[in-house]
Amino acid sequence: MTIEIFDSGDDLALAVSRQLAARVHSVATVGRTPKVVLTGGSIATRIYGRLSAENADWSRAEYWWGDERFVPEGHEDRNDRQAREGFLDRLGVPAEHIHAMPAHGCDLSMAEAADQYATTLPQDPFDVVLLGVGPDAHIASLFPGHPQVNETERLAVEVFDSPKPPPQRITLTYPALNHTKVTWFVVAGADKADAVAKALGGAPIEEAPAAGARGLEETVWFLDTAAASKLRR
Ligand SMILES: O=C(O)[C@H](O)[C@@H](O)[C@H](O)[C@H](O)COP(=O)(O)O
Repeated sequence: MTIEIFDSGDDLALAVSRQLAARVHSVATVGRTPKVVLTGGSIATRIYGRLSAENADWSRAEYWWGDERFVPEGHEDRNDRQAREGFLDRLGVPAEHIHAMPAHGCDLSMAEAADQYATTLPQDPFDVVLLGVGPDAHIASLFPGHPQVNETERLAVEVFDSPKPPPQRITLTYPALNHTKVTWFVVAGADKADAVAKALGGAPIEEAPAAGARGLEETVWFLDTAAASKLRR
């Protein structure tokens, strides 16, 4: 597990964009299709905005989401709209490589939509899962104290009462999020400092316990100094 700390959210976003490009390129170079799980949230917007400046096989990769707001397709709250506008459309990623979660107005219930999305997930592990972190330490739409955190069978589930608006969401569960070779937490802002300290045990950075999923090639915490401010030095 690695912790990288940056002076600002912009520096963090630049670093993540460059490392994501390198990750996608390294996988494509060995003839595989890079499999990327994208996140929503504000730091993601800053990351996506920088990807078009990075040379990588973006259109060879396939993209899923860790969670999505169950609002109509194209709604400004949609995480897939954020990524399409940020880089997917601009870089000509083929539609069949973009695995957006079902939207409100589809002819499925939220539970059916979650189960349908689970069928789109690859058998092989993802190559990288990007995750923002909320002030309450939620990732994707897995909120502390909510039952979805404890799901061990279903790969995607419905959320009706997200504390973070909008309330209705679809989210991957830990079994799905952990099915990856690499997990990158991307966290900026002083409002995340408590969550980061809780996740990393508040231990001194060099002693922080291995956080996140087991059996990973790599878990990296990309933090700005504000989000890292409660980690003991
Ligand atoms: O759909 C969502 O809202 C996100 O997936 C969510 O998990 C987000 O990543 C965190 O809430 C951090 O968001 P910020 O980066 O905006 O703080």
